[in-house]
Amino acid sequence: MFDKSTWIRLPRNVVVGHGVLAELGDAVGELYLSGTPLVVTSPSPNRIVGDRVRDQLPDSETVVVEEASFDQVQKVIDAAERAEAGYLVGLGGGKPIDTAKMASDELDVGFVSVPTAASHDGIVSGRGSIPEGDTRHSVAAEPPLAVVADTEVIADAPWELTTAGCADIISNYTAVADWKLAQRLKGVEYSEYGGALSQMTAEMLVDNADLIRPGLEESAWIVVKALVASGVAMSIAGSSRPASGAEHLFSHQLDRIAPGRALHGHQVGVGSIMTAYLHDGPDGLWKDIRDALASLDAPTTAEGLGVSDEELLEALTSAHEIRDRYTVLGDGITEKAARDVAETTGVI
Ligand SMILES: NC(=O)C1=CN([C@@H]2O[C@H](COP(=O)(O)OP(=O)(O)OC[C@H]3O[C@@H](n4cnc5c(N)ncnc54)[C@H](OP(=O)(O)O)[C@@H]3O)[C@@H](O)[C@H]2O)C=CC1
Ligand SMILES: O=C(CO)COP(=O)(O)O
Ligand SMILES: [Zn+2]
Repeated sequence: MFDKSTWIRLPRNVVVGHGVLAELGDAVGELYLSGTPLVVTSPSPNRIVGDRVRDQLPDSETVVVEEASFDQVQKVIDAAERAEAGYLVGLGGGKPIDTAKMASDELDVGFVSVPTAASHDGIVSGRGSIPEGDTRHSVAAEPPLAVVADTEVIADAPWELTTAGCADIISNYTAVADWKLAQRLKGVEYSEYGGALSQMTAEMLVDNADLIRPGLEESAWIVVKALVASGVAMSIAGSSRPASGAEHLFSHQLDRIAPGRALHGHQVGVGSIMTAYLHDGPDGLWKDIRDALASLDAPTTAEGLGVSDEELLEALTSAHEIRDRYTVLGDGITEKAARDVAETTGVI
């Protein structure tokens, strides 16, 4: 058996644009998959585009997931076994897509991603995340065989989901800075290609932040392309390092301390403001990150995330405990240092 952990695994067909949902049948047909397609979706995407998807996937079956949990992953596995599913189609935001991704990994069948919201880079990546239990960060999973992202549908999704996707990409700045730091201080393997690609997606988003506006389909297009590139960077690296540093540790810890208050992307965006400051000090990139987030209407403060100052400081001072990933937080920062950075950057 080969050691596939060293392989670069990428989607084969990535179809992004206006009305491309109509091309789903072709994009899947080209993959030579066989067996019953099982559509894994959640209530809103099912209502909005479920029938259009099913029309193109003859004899498909559907399972609706209510939340991202291991129970729901098992529900999908059971439905797939009953239907003798040949492959899974994740239709919706991160909840149904990651549930389908985790179930397809377990079942060892292919998986196709049809995002209806551009809320984070998990919609295209080979990383699976179910925010339950002890492991809040993503784990290795198979990337989708194809991604079909209809910008007409995504542009109609609630605007905050798009701004969360933007913030998840902007946070790549600090993720790459943490990755380089870990290479210098801990000898962590760094990929120049993975790092450069990830950094470029963040730069493009910050440079284009003024063009990203609600109701503009071009905005959805810019964000989805960036999410695809970020997913590719993670595949090149063979880890989430290009897109996940201390700002993600902070967000994962916030998910434990104050679950369900804010979207993943919004949390990592605020984390990124603070960890950029920790990297570069007062004259560094943190203001550019904050201003880009503010111009998108993404949160830049604890209040904007719906968390108290104390909850935010607790997450920042304990974030290093989340996983074995060296970042600018080292083996932890003091409460005073956390308060200083949060106050200086205006986060609290
Ligand atoms: N792999 C990774 O790296 C990561 C994965 N994740 C995963 O993603 C999940 C969160 O993703 P997120 O996208 O925020 O969650 P959801 O899939 O729950 O989507 C967020 C909300 O948007 C709604 N929605 C989706 N598309 C549309 C649309 N086109 N129009 C109107 N409403 C829409 C959903 O409605 P409804 O619920 O009614 O269907 C839901 O209420 C986490 O639980 C985790 O599993 C998170 C971070 C990273
Ligand atoms: O969200 C991610 C990248 O944007 C995945 O990162 P984690 O591995 O920290 O969950
Ligand atoms: Zn993320």
